[in-house]
Amino acid sequence: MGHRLPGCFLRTRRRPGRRLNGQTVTHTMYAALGFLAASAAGAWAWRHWLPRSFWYLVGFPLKTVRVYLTWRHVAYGCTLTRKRRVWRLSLDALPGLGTASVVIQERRRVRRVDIERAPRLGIMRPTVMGWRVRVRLHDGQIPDDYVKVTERLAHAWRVYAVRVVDSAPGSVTLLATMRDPLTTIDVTPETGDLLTVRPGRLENGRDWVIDFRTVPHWLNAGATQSGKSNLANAIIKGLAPQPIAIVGLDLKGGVEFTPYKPRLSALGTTRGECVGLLDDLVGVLTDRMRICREAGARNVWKLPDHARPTPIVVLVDEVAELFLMADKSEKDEIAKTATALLRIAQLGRAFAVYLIVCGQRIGSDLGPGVTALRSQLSGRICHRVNDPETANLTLGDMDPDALDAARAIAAETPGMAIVAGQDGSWHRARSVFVSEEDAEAAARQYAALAPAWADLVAVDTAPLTEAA
Ligand SMILES: Nc1ncnc2c1ncn2[C@@H]1O[C@H](COP(=O)(O)OP(=O)(O)OP(=O)(O)O)[C@@H](O)[C@H]1O
Repeated sequence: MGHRLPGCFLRTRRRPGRRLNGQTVTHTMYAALGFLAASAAGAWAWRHWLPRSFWYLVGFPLKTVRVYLTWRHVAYGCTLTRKRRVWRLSLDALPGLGTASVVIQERRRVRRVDIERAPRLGIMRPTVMGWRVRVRLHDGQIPDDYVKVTERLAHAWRVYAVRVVDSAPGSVTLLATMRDPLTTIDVTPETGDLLTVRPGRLENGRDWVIDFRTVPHWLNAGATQSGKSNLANAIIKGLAPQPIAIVGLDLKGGVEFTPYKPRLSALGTTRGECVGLLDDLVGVLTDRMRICREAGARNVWKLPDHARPTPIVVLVDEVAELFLMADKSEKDEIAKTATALLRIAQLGRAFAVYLIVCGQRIGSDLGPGVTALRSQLSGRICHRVNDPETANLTLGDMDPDALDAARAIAAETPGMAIVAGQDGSWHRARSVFVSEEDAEAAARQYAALAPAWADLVAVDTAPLTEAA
């Protein structure tokens, strides 16, 4: 008994202790679960309401770790590795399954072995939608090897898309995007610098910028309902507040551009009117040439501010109508139109006359004038097209991936386009939705900025006197 008492005592002492521990453990578990739930809810809320800071502070660091840790395997899976023979301390190769009597002898020694070496991955730099990273090419690799495996890389990295965006001798830059940034475009076109508009977004999350001083003439092609007019609305809205003249040539009988008339310096709605306006524009160019020649300037941007003529942006809708011939009597008029447009395209950059030519199809079947004009329009915008040939005609001899991307534009995404500048690079882009009412309101609001056509044509000789 004497022995049992202390035991009983001990048991009696231990029991409450265990209960206390059990309660503590339960409390701790509840606290931990509560903490985890609160953290998960907090992370969700952070990601939902402040996605940008969440991406930079949490998402991107986690992705970085994952990409670096898995790069060797990913590169191997994408056939980007190269075999190298290196010296390694290694075991003999183990024999395959054999009889029980086979004795496996492991001998460690330094020997030359083949290993798969992944290309060197540079520093990952975050972007709003993903990251950029430079990869050092192995000997014998070319950027095209990476272009071919972008889809595999996208799957391996669990991202929406990977693109080769840049290449330099010996390296390529990859851009990974986490999700399609073009699903919804909520920016409104801002008025930027003179002759610059931002009609939407590029796939890399940046603003889509149309800068006429860099790329003076644009071809805007696409099937019906693909978003050509919406882009024209966005451009008009962006240009309206700027000190420039806008001219409309609307071969759809004026239905597209008439609502914007208050901000237009001139509007042609029939072929006859358009030919007249194009003649005037060629006259304006000739005047500007003379002004520059007399001032010893190579272009209007070299003239002093007071002598610089007003820049003119000419919007042409349904350009094919300018070239379609109903009978032979129209031949001369069409030839005149083609020559005038071509002259504007050739000389416009230096003398601040810029073209945006819209149409469903601008093929060589419309005549040689169209082919020549198309080659002068260095900026290309290809919306959804009905036939691969139109994509070819619009994007020319660009990267075949650009053509594939243009053909893949879905009908449910109007405003989506492939945009190519003169440097050969291309982007997926989508214009912001600008209703006709919005563009019309902008046209009315800035109507006072529209120089009268007659003044514009006449004023071009005036700076000469002032400059002298
Ligand atoms: N970026 C966009 N976002 C959302 N909707 C758009 C966008 N662009 C165009 N749309 C819608 O798609 C439809 C067709 O657009 P739009 O009129 O610009 O096409 P289009 O190519 O000019 O067609 P058409 O040649 O028949 O005039 C319109 O209802 C327009 O509201």
